[in-house]
Amino acid sequence: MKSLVPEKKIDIQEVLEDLDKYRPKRKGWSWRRHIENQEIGPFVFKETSQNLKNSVPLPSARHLGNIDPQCDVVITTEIASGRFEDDIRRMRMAAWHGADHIMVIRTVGQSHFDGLIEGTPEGVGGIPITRKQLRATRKALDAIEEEVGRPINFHSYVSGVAGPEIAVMFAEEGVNGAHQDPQYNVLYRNINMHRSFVDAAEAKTIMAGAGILQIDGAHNANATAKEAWKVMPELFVQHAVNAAFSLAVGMPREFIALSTVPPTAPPAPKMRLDLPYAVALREIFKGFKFRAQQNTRYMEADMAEATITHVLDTLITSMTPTDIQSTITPDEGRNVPWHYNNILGVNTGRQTLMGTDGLMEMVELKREGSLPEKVRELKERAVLFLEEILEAGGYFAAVEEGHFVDSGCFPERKGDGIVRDPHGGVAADSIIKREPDYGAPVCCHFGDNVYAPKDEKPCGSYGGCTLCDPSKIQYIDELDPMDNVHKRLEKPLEEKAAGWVRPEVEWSGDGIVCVTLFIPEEPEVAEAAALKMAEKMGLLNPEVISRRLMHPAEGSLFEVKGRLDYAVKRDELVLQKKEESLPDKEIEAYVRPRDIHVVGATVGQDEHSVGLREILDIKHGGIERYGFQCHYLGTSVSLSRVLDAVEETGARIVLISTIVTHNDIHKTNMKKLHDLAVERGLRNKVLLIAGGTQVTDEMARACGMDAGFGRGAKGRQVATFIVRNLSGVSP
Ligand SMILES: Cc1ncc(COP(=O)(O)O)c(/C=N/CCC[C@H](N)C(=O)O)c1O
Repeated sequence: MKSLVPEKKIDIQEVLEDLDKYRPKRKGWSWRRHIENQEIGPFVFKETSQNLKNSVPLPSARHLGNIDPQCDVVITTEIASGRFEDDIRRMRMAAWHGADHIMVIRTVGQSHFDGLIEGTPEGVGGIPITRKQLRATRKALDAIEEEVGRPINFHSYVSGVAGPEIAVMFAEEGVNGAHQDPQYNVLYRNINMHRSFVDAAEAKTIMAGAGILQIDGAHNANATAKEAWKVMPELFVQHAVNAAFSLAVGMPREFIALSTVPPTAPPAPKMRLDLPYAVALREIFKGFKFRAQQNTRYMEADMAEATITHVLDTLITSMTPTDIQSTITPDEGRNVPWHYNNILGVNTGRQTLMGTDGLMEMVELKREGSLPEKVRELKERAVLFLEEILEAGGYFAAVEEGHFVDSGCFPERKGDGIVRDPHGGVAADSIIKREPDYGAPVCCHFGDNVYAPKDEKPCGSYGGCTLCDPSKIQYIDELDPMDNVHKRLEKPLEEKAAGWVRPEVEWSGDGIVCVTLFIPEEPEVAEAAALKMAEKMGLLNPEVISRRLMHPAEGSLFEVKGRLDYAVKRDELVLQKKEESLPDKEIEAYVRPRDIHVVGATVGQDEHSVGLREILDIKHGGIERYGFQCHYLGTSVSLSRVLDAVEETGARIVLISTIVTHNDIHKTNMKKLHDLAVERGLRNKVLLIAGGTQVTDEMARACGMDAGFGRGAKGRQVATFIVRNLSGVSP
C-alpha cells in the first residue's frame, strides 16, 4: 500500500485491493521503548518513549511549544462500530492521538460460532473476525504506523468454540494481541468447561508461537458483579487460574498480561477501595504484564463524569507498575462508541499520564497504615478463595457450585454466583481422545503430534503448514452478495466522489449529530420539550442519549442525537482564506524606522489580560519585538479612556481584548468603540482591532472593527495585518 499523505484521507479502496496477496509485515507484539530523562521542549520527562513523526498534540500543547510527549506505556483504544471499513479511519485518528494498541471488539457472541466466518458481514456490537477483515485492517495499520512512526498492535479475541481455529488465523494474519481466558467461555458464554480448557491449551500454544500478547478476562467479573468492589478477591483468583494455566501450557510470562480494572467509581471512595487492589495485584503477580483498563461498570452517558473516573483510573496506573493503559470511549454507557469519543478516551489516558510523569519520584505509597493492611486483607481473601476451590474438588467443581461472580466479598457469599454444569453448556461432550497417530495441522501444537521429529519443524514431514508457508492459506473473499463491504461502501464512495459532505459519528455518511439543550422544566416535561425541539431542528429519530438533572424544578440538560439528512457540496463552500503572515524581518523593517504607537486595553468590565499581553509583550513573541511603541492600559478600561490614550500618544492602532461574551457584551463594546471613534473624529486615523476567544474577523468587522482575532492568534498575525493596512489610515 502506498504511504499515507497526512493531508489526504486513507483510500479504503486501495486497502481492499489484492487482499488475497497481503502478507503481514511482522508477527508478535511491540512494546514502546522507555527513554530515560527525555528532554522535550522546555521539560525533562521521566516516563516517555519515542516521539511520533505525525501526531495531534494535546490541546494545551499549543501554549507549550506544541510538544507531544509519548508516555512509555502502550495506549489502547477499543473499537466496535460493526463496520471495519469505517473503523480504519478511526484507527488513524487514534494513532495520531497516541494510541498504539487497536482493540477491535468482535461481533457480540461470536464465541458460539463453531468455525471461522469469511467475507465482511456487518457486525452487531462489534466487528466479525474474518480473514478479509483482519487483512484489510492490518494492511491499513501497516500504512498508519509508518505515518505516525511507531508500531501499532492489532488486537482481537480468541475464545469460544472456534478458539483454536481463530488463534491459527490470528497467527497467520499477524494479529498482535488477543484476549484468551477459558474462564470467559465458561462463565459468560456457557461453553462447556472441559472443551474450553482443552481449546485454551491449543490456542495459547499457537498464540505463544506467534508472539501474540495474551490479555485475560478477569475484568469481566468486575463488569458483571453487582457491587464490583466485593468481587476483588475473586479477581486475583481468576488471574491466577488463567496465568497458571497459561504457564503450564508453555506460554512465556512476558506474553501474559493481566487485565485489571479499578473496580469502583465515585461517589464511592474510589482511591481507598481501588488502590490497595492495584498494589496487591502487582505484588502477587510480579513478572507478568499489567494491562490497566478504565472503569465502565457504572458509566451512564455523562462524558464529564466518565472522564473524571477515567482520570482516577489512570492515576492508579501512574502509581503502580503498568505496561498497557486501555482507554475506553466515555460514551460507552450509552453504547454509542463514536469515533471522536475514542479520541476523547485516548486523550484522557495520555493527558493524565503526561501530567503525572515522574510522580512516584516525589511521593511513595505508605508502608504502614490502611494501604498495606488492605493489601494484606485482599491477598488473604484471595488465598482463602483458592483454598475453597481445592476443598470443592478443583476449578470445575467450584464453578458447578457457583463460586464465581458471587456478589459477596469472599469469604462472605450471597449465593448468586454463576453456576455451570461441567457436563453441559455449548459443545458439551465434544472432546474426542486423540488417536496415537494424531498429526497436528500446524507446527504450534499442544500435546502429542505424530509429526514432531526432534530435529526439524513438525510440519517438515508434510511440506509445511500455513504458519510456516503462507502460500498454503486458503483465502476466501466475499460470501454474501449483499452483506459485504463493497455493498456498504457504494453510496458513501459515490457521494464522496461527487463532493458531498455529511456529518457522522461512526459510519461514513451516517448523518448522526448531537445537540445539547437545557430545558428549564421538571425532567419529564423538559425531556419531551427537548425531543420536540430537536425534531424542529430537522433531526430525524431524535433520541436522548444523556440527561443531567440540574434541579428537579429548575431544569435539566439533555444531549439529543438524531440524523441530519443533509449534505453540503464541498466545492460550494466559501472557505475563510488563511492569510499567510509576513516574515518577521519584513515586519520589523517596516515598523522599526517608523514611530508607530499602539494602545492596548481589556475593555468594559473584563479582567482577562493574558491573551492581550501575549499579543503585545516581547517575551511572548508579542508585537513589541518589531519596534511598536505599545501603551497597555490594563483591564476593565472604559472605551473613552482608550480613545483619550490615542489622542495623548498619537497612536494609530487600537488593540482591544474582549473575552467575556455574556449578553453579547463583546459585540456591544466593539460597536461602541467604533461609534465613539467616529464621534471624536478619530475613526479614519486609527486601525481598530479586537481580540478574544469568541471573536472572529467577520464578527469584528460587522461590529465596526478593522479586524478581529480569535483564540490562538499570534503577535505575528496581528503585526502582519497592521503592516498591510496602516497605509490606509490617514496620518
Ligand atoms: C476474555 C474475553 N474473551 C472473549 C471476549 C469476546 O467474546 P465474545 O465475542 O463477546 O463472545 C471478551 C470480551 N470482552 C469485552 C470487551 C473487551 C473489554 N472492554 C476489554 O477492554 O477488555 C473477553 O473479555
